[in-house]
Amino acid sequence: MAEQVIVCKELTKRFGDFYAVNKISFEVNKGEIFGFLGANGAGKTTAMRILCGLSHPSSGEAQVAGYDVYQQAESIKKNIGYMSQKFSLYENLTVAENIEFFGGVYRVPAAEIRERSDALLQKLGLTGEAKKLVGALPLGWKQKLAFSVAIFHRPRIVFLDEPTGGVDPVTRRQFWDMIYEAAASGITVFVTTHYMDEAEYCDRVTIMVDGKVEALDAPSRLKAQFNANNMDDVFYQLARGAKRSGD
Ligand SMILES: Nc1ncnc2c1ncn2[C@@H]1O[C@H](COP(=O)(O)OP(=O)(O)OP(=O)(O)O)[C@@H](O)[C@H]1O
Repeated sequence: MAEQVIVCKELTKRFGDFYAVNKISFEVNKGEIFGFLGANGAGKTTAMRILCGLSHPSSGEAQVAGYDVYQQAESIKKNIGYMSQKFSLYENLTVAENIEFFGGVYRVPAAEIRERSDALLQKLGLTGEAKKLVGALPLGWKQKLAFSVAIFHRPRIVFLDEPTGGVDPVTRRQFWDMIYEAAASGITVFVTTHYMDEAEYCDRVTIMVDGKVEALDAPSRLKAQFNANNMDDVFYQLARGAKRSGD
């Protein structure tokens, strides 16, 4: 049986009497690319924050990388990487300084940071840009660099919160090549996205509606189940009944 690196059972987060996340249950396997979809306000960010050890659930269970979200949040943080569209790199530090900073935060030894950052810069084709401020890079490059930095310490799981927002389909596709490579090396990828072409690239996809998991399966099986041509159609069938609207 595949090793399960995320397990949640009836995980719930309540704000007053509002259930932002309502009894969600699923397991994610090692090396899997797990898509986490839902309309605005469905509860994705709230659930992801719990799984990253940043917020306590109101009830239910969750283990991430074998650690309990209630008791072992610090161990979870050491074993994951995180990248979001809103925050990932320091724009006023150079490319090299960002790698050094985040490597240091994740306790990668200094000699290893130096050695691996050269290799990374080469791989990304950014060797000539190492001393440039990140703020001066095109968005697609920032995202690729942010992803590389999020997995620099070789975490067991990387959480990506809308990592490719705002870039063209070709750049998104290149970004996904990096995701595949990470997954092939054994890093589990947990990713939220609003792009349905990206949903097709995931091994399995969860669709959340109003705090609940309404569907969870491989994209091909979801399409068959909903008699749909594409994930856009599956998503629309599920999300059109949502009571929560976008913010
Ligand atoms: N601290 C909080 N207090 C009260 N309500 C909250 C809090 N955080 C989130 N919510 C509410 O919980 C619901 C789920 O929000 P969440 O941000 O998890 O959704 P999301 O699926 O990530 O949406 P988006 O795609 O817009 O990021 C929303 O209705 C939001 O207003």
